Amino acid sequence: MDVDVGIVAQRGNERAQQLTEALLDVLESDSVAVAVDEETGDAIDVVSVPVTEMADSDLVVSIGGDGTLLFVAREVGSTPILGVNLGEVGFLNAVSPADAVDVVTDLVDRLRRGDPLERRTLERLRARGDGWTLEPALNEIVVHGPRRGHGGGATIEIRVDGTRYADGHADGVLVATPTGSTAYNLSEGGPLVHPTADALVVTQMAAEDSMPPLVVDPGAELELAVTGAETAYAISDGRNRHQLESPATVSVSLAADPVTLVGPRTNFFDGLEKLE
Ligand SMILES: NC(=O)c1ccc[n+]([C@@H]2O[C@H](COP(=O)([O-])OP(=O)(O)OC[C@H]3O[C@@H](n4cnc5c(N)ncnc54)[C@H](O)[C@@H]3O)[C@@H](O)[C@H]2O)c1
Ligand SMILES: Nc1ncnc2c1ncn2[C@@H]1O[C@H](COP(=O)(O)OP(=O)(O)OP(=O)(O)O)[C@@H](O)[C@H]1O
Repeated sequence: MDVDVGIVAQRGNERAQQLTEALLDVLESDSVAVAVDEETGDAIDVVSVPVTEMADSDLVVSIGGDGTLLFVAREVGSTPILGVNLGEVGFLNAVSPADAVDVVTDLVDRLRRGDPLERRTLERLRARGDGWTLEPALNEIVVHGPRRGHGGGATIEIRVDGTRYADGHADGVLVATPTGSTAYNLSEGGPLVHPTADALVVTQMAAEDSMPPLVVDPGAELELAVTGAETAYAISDGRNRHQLESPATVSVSLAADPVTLVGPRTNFFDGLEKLE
């Protein structure tokens, strides 16, 4: 079958741009249709497309750090993504730049032959309120007061399937997926979730009278009810935010469209060493 590949390289990163050129050379000489993101296309002077249009590709290669992969996932939804690590942490990106050409050509050969790719499905979270919805989060949904730190939090009641778990003043509360358990959740004292476990984590951020982080079933209906703050925010993966007028209730549940990763897996326990 014909194979379409999208490549997104971290903005302004010359190594990512050079790797894009190397992939373009190999793939185009093998008659593979390749689309490059607009920022990278301008930098290396090739034709480009908006990243959203790569949602129709068979494979999207994300070259950069975790932030770049989160960005690609936001734009292409459930389209298969391969993460190549050029970031400082790169927890979500399993492939080293040196292996990228081999791994991509192997995946393209399999797609051509119609062989199924091994896919890993990463659940996402959807936050919604009265008349608004955030983009799905691969890491976490955060609800926090006007700012972090002294004088900045809010009173946030946490409800699980309609029943109150915790209530009180905190900088904020976050709901993390297993993927996001190693990110903001970990800095706020939440537990690591092994990638094969089906669970969500609810963690208070600097609460005055704290309750332990709570692990819930992924099917749980979570509500974060905000009072006692002039303004507050609901934020998806640190980038997509909605301003709340207190009192406000944010509902968090699994999104319908998970992210699909392909290619080699990262070793979760080895990856933890990068976080220190
Ligand atoms: N105090 C904190 O730990 C803190 C604060 C703000 C945001 N964040 C995280 O940053 C994410 C947004 O990423 P960004 O790159 O756009 O912003 P960013 O550049 O500020 O990234 C923050 C750091 O989080 C790391 N990271 C992101 N996702 C990860 C994951 N699943 N596991 C391990 N490390 C991960 C990144 O590599 C980077 O080092 C948010 O979803 C949130 O989890 C963390
Ligand atoms: N090709 C691109 N086109 C448009 N925006 C991009 C592109 N690459 C990166 N970005 C923007 O930059 C953000 C992520 O890059 P960021 O500088 O945070 O680096 P990173 O991938 O997390 O790597 P590092 O680990 O080195 O910080 C994305 O959320 C997105 O907004």
